[in-house]
Amino acid sequence: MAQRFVVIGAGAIGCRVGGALATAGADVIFVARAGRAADLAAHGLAIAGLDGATVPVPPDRFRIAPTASHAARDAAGPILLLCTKGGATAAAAAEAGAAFPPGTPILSLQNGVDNIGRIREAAPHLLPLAAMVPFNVTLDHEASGRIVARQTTSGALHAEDHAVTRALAPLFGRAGLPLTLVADMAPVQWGKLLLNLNNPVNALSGLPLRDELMDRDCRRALAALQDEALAVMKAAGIRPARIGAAPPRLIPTILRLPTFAFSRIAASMLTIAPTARSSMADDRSAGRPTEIDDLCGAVVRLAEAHGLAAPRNAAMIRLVSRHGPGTAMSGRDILAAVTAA
Ligand SMILES: NC(=O)C1=CN([C@@H]2O[C@H](COP(=O)(O)OP(=O)(O)OC[C@H]3O[C@@H](n4cnc5c(N)ncnc54)[C@H](OP(=O)(O)O)[C@@H]3O)[C@@H](O)[C@H]2O)C=CC1
Ligand SMILES: CC(C)(CO)C(=O)C(=O)O
Repeated sequence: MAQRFVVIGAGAIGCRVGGALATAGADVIFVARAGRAADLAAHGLAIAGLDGATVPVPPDRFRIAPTASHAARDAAGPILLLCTKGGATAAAAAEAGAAFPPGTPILSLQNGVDNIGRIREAAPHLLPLAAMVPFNVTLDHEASGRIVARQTTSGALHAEDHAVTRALAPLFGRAGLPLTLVADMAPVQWGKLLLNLNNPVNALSGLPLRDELMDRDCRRALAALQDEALAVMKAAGIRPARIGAAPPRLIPTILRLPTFAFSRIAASMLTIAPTARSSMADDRSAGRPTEIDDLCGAVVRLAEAHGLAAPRNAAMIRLVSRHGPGTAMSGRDILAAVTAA
């Protein structure tokens, strides 16, 4: 019998991962709100990889449910994939907890370091498992109404090593999303968070990721946030894992290089589709709540827990809250605001 998945949150990550699993033969139910549900039902979706090839996932390859409790009526013994933004975790987990039996695994494919704790609190009888998505996904809407979940950067999915994820690994491999299983996800999540400190810089700049990373002042602002986060992690005894090509402690130095040197040394960081933006840029331009508290907020809280301060990350939180959608800041202004703190 096909492995069942209930994808909670049919956004960029939910569609990319759920769509890939459906094409690999899994039984996938998307829990999707009205507008997204209607688009998926009418047109299906498509997933696109780094090679640009687009794989259609027609509507008869998956099911759609308006809520987790509707999905629970249709799906015995599923794995839940939590693909909402961090601010929606508690509500989504509570809904899933009320709908699915004790011990149902719920794999968090979210950024930040707080989602497993939120799931435990909201749904104590589910089995939360941490995962990490290293790559960027954008959602494009074709003129036909079909949604394309486009992976624009590379990297392997990571997940907590557990009997459940071990059993899933071959299916994820067949879906083109090989799972790297690790005993301790905390260093992986903190390593990813270091990279995600670029999300607010990217969102405020109004630029696509590649253009933003080609702006030395934007890179310096990111390096300043990372230096502070690395110092706080060191004080807390956290050794962030290497996620991309460079070890975490070298990244700020590489970011500060002049652009001609950076673009040679960090070529892999710049291998991004030209229009790709961070997930926070999407939220900011749509006027939705951002994950700033999950990212810079986590650094500030970790600092406070160890009797330290993280003024640059705190300044970034204020900056994001003050600058609404439709406003863009230059790299120079972002750098000045972050380093003045
Ligand atoms: N996009 C990316 O490139 C990457 C994202 N991530 C992380 O993955 C997570 C998901 O991000 P992303 O896919 O970009 O987010 P999106 O905003 O694209 O998708 C989230 C979806 O969840 C839906 N949702 C919210 N609450 C519920 C609920 N209770 N039940 C069902 N659906 C719900 C939202 O619907 P609505 O809009 O109606 O609220 C939205 O469609 C985040 O933590 C992000 O940081 C990690 C790596 C890369
Ligand atoms: C992949 C990355 C770092 C940048 O897109 C991301 O996690 C995000 O956009 O949230």
